[in-house]
Amino acid sequence: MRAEAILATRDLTIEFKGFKAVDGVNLNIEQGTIHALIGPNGAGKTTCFNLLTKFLTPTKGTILYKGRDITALKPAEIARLGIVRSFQISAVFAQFTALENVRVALQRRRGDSFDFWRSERVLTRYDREARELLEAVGLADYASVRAGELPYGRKRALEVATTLALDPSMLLLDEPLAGMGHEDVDRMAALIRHVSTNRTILMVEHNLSVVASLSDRITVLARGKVLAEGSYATVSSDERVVEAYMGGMHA
Ligand SMILES: Nc1ncnc2c1ncn2[C@@H]1O[C@H](COP(=O)(O)OP(=O)(O)OP(=O)(O)O)[C@@H](O)[C@H]1O
Repeated sequence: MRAEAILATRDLTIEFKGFKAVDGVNLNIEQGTIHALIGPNGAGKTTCFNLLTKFLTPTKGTILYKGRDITALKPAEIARLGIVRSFQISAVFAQFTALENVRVALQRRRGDSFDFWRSERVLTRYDREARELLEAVGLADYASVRAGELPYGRKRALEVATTLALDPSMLLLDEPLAGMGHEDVDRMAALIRHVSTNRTILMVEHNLSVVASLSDRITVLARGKVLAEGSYATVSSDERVVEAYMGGMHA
């Protein structure tokens, strides 16, 4: 493993009834980088992501976080180590306002009691930090709006805020731009760049122009295996990658 890799896999493999959806994958995610996992449909990206976030158990192989073998740990255990998956784990409470959602997430991190409805006084302790997080994700004006009433893109931004409230050192983003219109895509891309300061980000993403502009390093998967790895310029000029995408990367 390279010294600077924060998350790495060795021979990561998962087999579904004889079919290897992820097949001998070696990843090295370097500390402080934005790393994208891309590949054509069915390449194994989501499966690989689910292995890294412990939603699936590998048939064989190892996952290392800061050199420590975390292959056998559960999702909550890796979250405590600072690896947090956004958009699934950090689903927001629709009935709570944006501010309340971030406050609850802050409480979670501090390990405070969950019976937050009893003590308004305790909650206000978190107000300032919650408002700062809302500000960071561009939701300062939405603090008192219920999460369920936020427009889609803003809701995703709120999910990022609740994830950041856990103060992760590594953020795993599963298709952060999925289902977004132009304006939201631009806003979310800027947000990802913004929150990448002092953090490592791994994202599975289909939007290649955003992947190109955001990522320091890209791993291309195809048929469960690593096809290419490097900068966008490197992987997009790799003939095998072009072939796998049938020219799609240059479209
Ligand atoms: N639980 C499962 N049982 C059997 N096969 C599965 C299972 N999960 C995934 N697969 C198969 O593994 C392959 C990889 O799927 P995966 O969803 O990881 O690809 P992907 O790269 O994320 O694709 P997409 O871009 O379409 O989301 C596919 O052929 C899929 O059918």
